[in-house]
Amino acid sequence: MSEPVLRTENLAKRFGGLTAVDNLSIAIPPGRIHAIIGPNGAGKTTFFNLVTGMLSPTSGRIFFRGHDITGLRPHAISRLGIKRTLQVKSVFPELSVADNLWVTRQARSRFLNPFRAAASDKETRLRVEQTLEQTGLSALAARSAGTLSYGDVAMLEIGMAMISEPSLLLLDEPTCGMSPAETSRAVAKIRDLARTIDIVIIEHDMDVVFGIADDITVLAQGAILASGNPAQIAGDERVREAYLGRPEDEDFVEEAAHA
Ligand SMILES: Nc1ncnc2c1ncn2[C@@H]1O[C@H](COP(=O)(O)OP(=O)(O)OP(=O)(O)O)[C@@H](O)[C@H]1O
Repeated sequence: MSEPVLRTENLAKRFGGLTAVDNLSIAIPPGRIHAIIGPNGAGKTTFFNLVTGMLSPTSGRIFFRGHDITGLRPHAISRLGIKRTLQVKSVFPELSVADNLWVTRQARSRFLNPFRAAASDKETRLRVEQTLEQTGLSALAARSAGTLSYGDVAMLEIGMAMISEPSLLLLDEPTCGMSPAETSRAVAKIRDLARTIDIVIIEHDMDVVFGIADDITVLAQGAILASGNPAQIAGDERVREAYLGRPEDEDFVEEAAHA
């Protein structure tokens, strides 16, 4: 079996008396889109925060392609090739789409080697162009980010995570707030990206989850409730129960029926 892209061993995070992530042992294989779903408060975002070093675990270990990354600082984890998007969008609204990508890329090169900044301009330009294409934003390159639609801002966020060529991309509810048309465009783009990069996605929209994921892990109260392919998850009684009776998640039952 190939090395998991991400693996945790008894990972736990407690906030005072609250256990947000509860002895989680998960192995995410490479080359697939892995969705993490679960009711509100299940620990999904906390899991991303632990993987990216934004939070330190209370106990347990995290491995990225076999390397123990537990306790590394966020910038060190980012340099190893793990990037994420946040639920709260963080583009620079006054800058153009291309310049948002440019400064994100340049910030990284300058950080890596301040003396190479000028020499890297050409390479940056190329990478910005590639990322505009990958995210479907080429036609909007000159537009101020502050004037974009919500869906385009979300794609720009993905582009800003992609521009430094990570090998693992963590997407936190990428289609949240998008129109149905924007959502299907984003889903197609994320599928394209997954050909060259490993993707783990937290998503509430079950239409997206069942349409995009190769594998799904369901979290509840910080622990794994179920894991499997979309058909297995759709047919899992415990998962249905976890979602039933939650009006905001009614679409799970509906979408699962079509999976
Ligand atoms: N910094 C923090 N301090 C205290 N409690 C926190 C903190 N971050 C998260 N929690 C709590 O940990 C639990 C898990 O939260 P988390 O945001 O990881 O869930 P989630 O599955 O991402 O939820 P949602 O789907 O609503 O985003 C929740 O009860 C939350 O209130």
